[in-house]
Amino acid sequence: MAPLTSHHLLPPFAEGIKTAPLVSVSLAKLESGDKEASDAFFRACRELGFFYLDMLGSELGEKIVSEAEQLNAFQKEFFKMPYEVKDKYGRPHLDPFYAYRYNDLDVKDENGVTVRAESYNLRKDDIRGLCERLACPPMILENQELFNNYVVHCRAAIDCLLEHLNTHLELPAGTLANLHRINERSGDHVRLVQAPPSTFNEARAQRSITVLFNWLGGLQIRVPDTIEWVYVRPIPGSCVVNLGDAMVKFTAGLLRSNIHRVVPPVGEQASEARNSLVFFSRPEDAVVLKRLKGGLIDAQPVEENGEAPMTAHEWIMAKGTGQLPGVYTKKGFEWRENDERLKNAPALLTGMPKVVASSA
Ligand SMILES: O=C(O)CCC(=O)C(=O)O
Ligand SMILES: [Fe+2]
Repeated sequence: MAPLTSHHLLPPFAEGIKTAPLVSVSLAKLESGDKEASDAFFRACRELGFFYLDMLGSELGEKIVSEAEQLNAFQKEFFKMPYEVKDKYGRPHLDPFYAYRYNDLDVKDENGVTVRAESYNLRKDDIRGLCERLACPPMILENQELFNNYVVHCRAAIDCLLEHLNTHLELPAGTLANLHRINERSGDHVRLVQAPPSTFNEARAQRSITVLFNWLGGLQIRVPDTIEWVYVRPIPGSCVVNLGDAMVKFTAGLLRSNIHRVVPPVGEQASEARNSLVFFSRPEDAVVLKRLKGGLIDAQPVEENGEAPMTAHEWIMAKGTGQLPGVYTKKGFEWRENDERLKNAPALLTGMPKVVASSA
């Protein structure tokens, strides 16, 4: 039988580098309500906010692994498209966040063209038909079923995690599930990522729970209470789950979101382009990011920081775009008419959402 994963086709993860001692939690065991697995999971969420979720032995988990492999093969083809084609679907003219994005690197290819680290954020609401669909490359539309299955399955696994968290936090039944309903508008999205061999840094963004598939090393987490960075070794058949800042806010700091970053893979892997596949789950757009009431959270100290609470949607745009170059209205995000970045945007495709183009 063909192996489910493709890690063995790539150079091996470097030996002799310091790796993060992430706990491995079995999805199959969580699904069956295994107490020991559930306790280990909750401990990992409190202590590190990072763990491996072993997908093998779970019907759902193995579907996710197989779809992640298919999406990885897909993204390698996707990023081969010429820059100017991908730019049509880029930010800022398409969307400030759910679009093709890139950073120019200090490297030129054989034709003297500056090489990019690239990503593409595809929102769950587009995939699920919950909003008017943003223009996107035909290749993505042709793989609609795969993207939809991936979203549905990742969400099912995340719902299982939320259920266990809800129980451990002693919250009223369904509290966390009700903040993350798949068919309500939210910032959930699939992110395709590709970095050529080079120096690459990914800033941390805001979320509830992230399901991450890696094929090469390069992901690092910071050891709590130190300044030391350690590598996360990709494990075939497991994804890396990490809790986001929204869970920290909801639980008044009871759960942990750990700082992480991406650096170029080392050793034999250093000469490879690095792809990763991330599913970001976020609270529904309308959810206000503040501490929840009930259970263990009520025993957490109260901290007044004077910040006005934001909704999940406001938060995404503020964080995801760096500096918010527009305003939020009832209609959603609107650009400031004189935003400099609109000047150089490629011609708008028909069918794209209307943005206010700069006339200056
Ligand atoms: O590429 C990775 O391994 C991690 C990506 C990540 O953390 C992110 O996109 O936020
Ligand atoms: Fe991240």
